Amino acid sequence: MSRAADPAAAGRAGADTPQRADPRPVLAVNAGSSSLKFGLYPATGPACFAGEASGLEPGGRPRWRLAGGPEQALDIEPQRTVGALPALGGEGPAVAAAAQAAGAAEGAGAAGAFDAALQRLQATVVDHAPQGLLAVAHRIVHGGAQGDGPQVLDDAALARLAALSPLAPLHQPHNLDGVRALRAAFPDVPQIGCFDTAFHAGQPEVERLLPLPPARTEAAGLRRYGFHGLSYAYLAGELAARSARWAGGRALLAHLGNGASLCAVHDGRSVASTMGFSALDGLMMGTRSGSLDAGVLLYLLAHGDDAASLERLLYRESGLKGVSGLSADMRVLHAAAAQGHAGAQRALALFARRLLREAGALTAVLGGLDLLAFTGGIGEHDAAVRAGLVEGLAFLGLRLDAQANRAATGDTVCRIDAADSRTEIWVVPTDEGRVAARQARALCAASGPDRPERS
Ligand SMILES: Nc1ncnc2c1ncn2[C@@H]1O[C@H](COP(=O)(O)OP(=O)(O)O)[C@@H](O)[C@H]1O
Ligand SMILES: CC(=O)OP(=O)(O)O
Ligand SMILES: [Mg+2]
Repeated sequence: MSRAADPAAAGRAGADTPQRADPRPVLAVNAGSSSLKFGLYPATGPACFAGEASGLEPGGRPRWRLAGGPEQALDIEPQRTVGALPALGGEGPAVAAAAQAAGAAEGAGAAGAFDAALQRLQATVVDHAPQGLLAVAHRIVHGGAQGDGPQVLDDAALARLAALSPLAPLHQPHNLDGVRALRAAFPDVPQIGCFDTAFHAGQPEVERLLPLPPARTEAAGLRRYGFHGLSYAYLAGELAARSARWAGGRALLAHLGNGASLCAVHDGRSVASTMGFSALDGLMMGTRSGSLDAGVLLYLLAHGDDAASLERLLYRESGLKGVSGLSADMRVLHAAAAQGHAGAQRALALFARRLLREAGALTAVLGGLDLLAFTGGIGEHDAAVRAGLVEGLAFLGLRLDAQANRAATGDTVCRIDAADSRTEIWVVPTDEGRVAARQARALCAASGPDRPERS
């Protein structure tokens, strides 16, 4: 078994699994190039603990923080490996040895700082879930054409997903390293992939097409997908529970974080998004360019760049960081712009302009707007970016409650539109891990008393 009973519904999942759920928690993991974000989710409600190991990149400063707690340095003990701790469920030394061997064989992600983070995570999970885990749910950015619902990550699935790495080079290789490492750390627990692309799987065909000859796109699998789907699925659930205008309504969801995208939602379903074939399209981001005239790429290729240098430029050296010449972090840019830093001012202006242009385009696709919602690190915290977009859309009748906007700091769901606004405006702190955990639990439940086979 490799799919949920209703994959599309799992992709849009808006509610936790109700009564008679397996009491064991699900560990949700989001492994990136430099961080390992995690949360332990009971059958209903938010994570009972969540946290992040960061600074795991080569030469980084490894750190560990549980939500609500202080940041600590993460000690690295080079001799210890993932399997050295007792595996959950008390399988003992044999499993530990197998895990150690698997970790060594699979190599990636099982050494140094990442290994230390896993050690710490494993010990924390043992403390918080003495009854063991139901599953480990992995946020995987790209699910490809088959990624329309959660899947057990066996060797075949990992091989298929690894082939998608060039489409999401900042994410996919690290997501899959995380799967291999967690599989070594918890060898008796099903590893389940939950895809950013799944929420968009039902978009109309016209949104999937690229304006290229079908002979070039179809065989090569060139099409648009859309990303940040776990985040959008979370917002869908929160807004459905709070807004009478969600059902049947036209909503623009803005996930503005390090990666940034917009999603047009009609009657709860994704109908268009700014990200497409890769997580490079659409809005300007922390270090990614977003949409770029293809003529620029042709010019650069003809004048000394190659695929590798363009990948570096477009994914890592552009966006807020590249334009400002200073930082990918909005907080740094606001502070610098206020001191007169021209690069920071230019980056903020371009970010806002790109956001407005794309918002206008998706609003046109929707034929109007009933609801606008912000999430992601910038969307949840940056009142100035939110105000800028709402001012730009004022011609549609959007009005902000300035005080509510300033007060919304990403701690809780807030409504920030003024009484005379024609459109509801919300700030919704996202929880991608909760959606991944929910999807993994649904997949386990759909497989009946027999859990999904281990990977
Ligand atoms: N208080 C804040 N004000 C403005 N921007 C913020 C604030 N906190 C975080 N951010 C922005 O959010 C970004 C990270 O977003 P996040 O969604 O956490 O990213 P990731 O994709 O790594 O999960 C930071 O780089 C920064 O630009
Ligand atoms: C898809 C994507 O851009 O993800 P993130 O925002 O986590 O970088
Ligand atoms: Mg993110």
